[in-house]
Amino acid sequence: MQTAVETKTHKNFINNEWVESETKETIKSINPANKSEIVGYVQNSTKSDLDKAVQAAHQAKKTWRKMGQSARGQLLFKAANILEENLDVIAETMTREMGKTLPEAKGETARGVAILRYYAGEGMRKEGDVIPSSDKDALMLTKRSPLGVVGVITPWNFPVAIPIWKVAPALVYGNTVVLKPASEAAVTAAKVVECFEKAGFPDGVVNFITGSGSVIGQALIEHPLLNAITFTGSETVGEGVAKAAASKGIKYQLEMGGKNPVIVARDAELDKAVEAVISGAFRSTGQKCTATSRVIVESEVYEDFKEKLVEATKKITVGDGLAEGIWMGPCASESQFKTVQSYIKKGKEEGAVLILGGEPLKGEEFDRGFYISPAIFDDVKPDMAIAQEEIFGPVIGLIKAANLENAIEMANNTKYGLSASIFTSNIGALLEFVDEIDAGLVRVNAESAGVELQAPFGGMKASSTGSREQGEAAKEFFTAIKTVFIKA
Ligand SMILES: NC(=O)C1=CN([C@@H]2O[C@H](COP(=O)(O)OP(=O)(O)OC[C@H]3O[C@@H](n4cnc5c(N)ncnc54)[C@H](OP(=O)(O)O)[C@@H]3O)[C@@H](O)[C@H]2O)C=CC1
Ligand SMILES: O=C(O)CCC(=O)C(=O)O
Repeated sequence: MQTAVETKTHKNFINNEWVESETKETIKSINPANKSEIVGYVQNSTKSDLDKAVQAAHQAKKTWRKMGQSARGQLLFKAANILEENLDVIAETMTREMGKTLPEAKGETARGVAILRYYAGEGMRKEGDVIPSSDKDALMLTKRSPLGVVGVITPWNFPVAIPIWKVAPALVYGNTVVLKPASEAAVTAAKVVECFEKAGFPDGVVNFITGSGSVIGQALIEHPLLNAITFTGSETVGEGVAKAAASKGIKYQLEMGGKNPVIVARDAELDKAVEAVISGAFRSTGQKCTATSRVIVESEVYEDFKEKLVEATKKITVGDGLAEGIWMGPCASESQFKTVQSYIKKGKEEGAVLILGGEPLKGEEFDRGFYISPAIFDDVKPDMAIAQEEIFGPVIGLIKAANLENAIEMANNTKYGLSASIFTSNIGALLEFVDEIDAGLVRVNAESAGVELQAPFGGMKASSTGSREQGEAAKEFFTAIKTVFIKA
């Protein structure tokens, strides 16, 4: 099963140098599949370390902007190639650090390579538009300008893809960055930053600092030299990010939770719907903001669908994500493990019926990790906590709907609006769904998770702040438009 990955202490990367925190203290990162195994150490940094990182990014921003979009893109191509060369080691580190299975980790790392290449290509695309002026002798155009120093705060559930889909567009459009990754997955993030280092970015353009969110993350969002902040994580922290950014008048972007529904209509192909619900709900142990957590089924097919779903879920193999044949890994941390168990308890107390799973797994291999079996609740009512709150674990709530209208109404009845999906063969039903659903990602006959790097990504309501990430949409956040009017 093991292992090309060396256990070492990773430093902060500030002004193109790997440096220790002034505390000389480190934080250990453990394997959720085997909590006695240490994956690596990262720096337990201070506000003063953070200040050096932001100062470095601030000093670098003019030269980086002046280098030009095309040359910046070339450096991203180099970083992509280096990440690709290191794909196996980085993917294995990810599996060991946050538990997702190795095939998923490899897929995510390959996605990181593709994202880098996509934004590298932006280096050769347009920076603005020419707009006709009402003055026939004038030239009027828009020009995109970078924002300056961008703070990037990322979660542990996609430790390669999310940092890259924020950092790559920030860089190509001319910003410098300070990346503060989630502590749970900071070793993996450090290995991604090593690829940027090897690509040869100028001093101070890419900075990386680890430490507790409440100290380093907080100091980053409050730093006076910060020009913008992009964040993915919990709503509670997101709210603080928004307040700090608004009080300084800087641009901010938040991607937070989801409570993503799948509607199974009476005319759905049930086998396809079952396959998609399982993949959407249980891959990555349900720890995706796009994960399926509510399955709203029209009453005519409810019992058939439930039976098929339970039978298919029983086949899921749970274990160490590095082992052959394992389909679902452990929860990423003890705290996630406990949260999932607390929701299982809450669901039962609320009167939902746990018809499968939801048990911590027992036995020698399982006792050393944070393993739980995939859970299905029957008879879930739309107002229960398990139908309203983001669990971020392998838990499905089945909800019965009288008809499509009732299903869409229940699907919309949460504060979130990230992703939503319908299984139907009726074109009228799918068109109604596309129009009426409150979600940033609308999926038909496909699972709720599944993000394509070239398309806009983000949600409605409490899931995001309205801006979109990835694809061309990233340009809107990471640049400011100057309208230029030129007259001879
Ligand atoms: N939308 C999504 O993809 C995600 C949603 N979540 C949701 O959030 C829940 C909790 O997960 P958790 O990891 O604790 O998420 P957090 O929101 O706490 O963490 C996300 C990032 O924010 C940092 N952070 C923490 N506190 C602060 C702060 N005061 N100021 C600035 N940055 C801060 C974290 O650092 P550090 O790791 O050092 O604390 C991490 O880098 C999950 O159960 C899930 O429901 C979580 C992750 C991703
Ligand atoms: O589903 C995906 O690929 C991305 C999901 C995501 O952004 C997240 O869970 O934070």
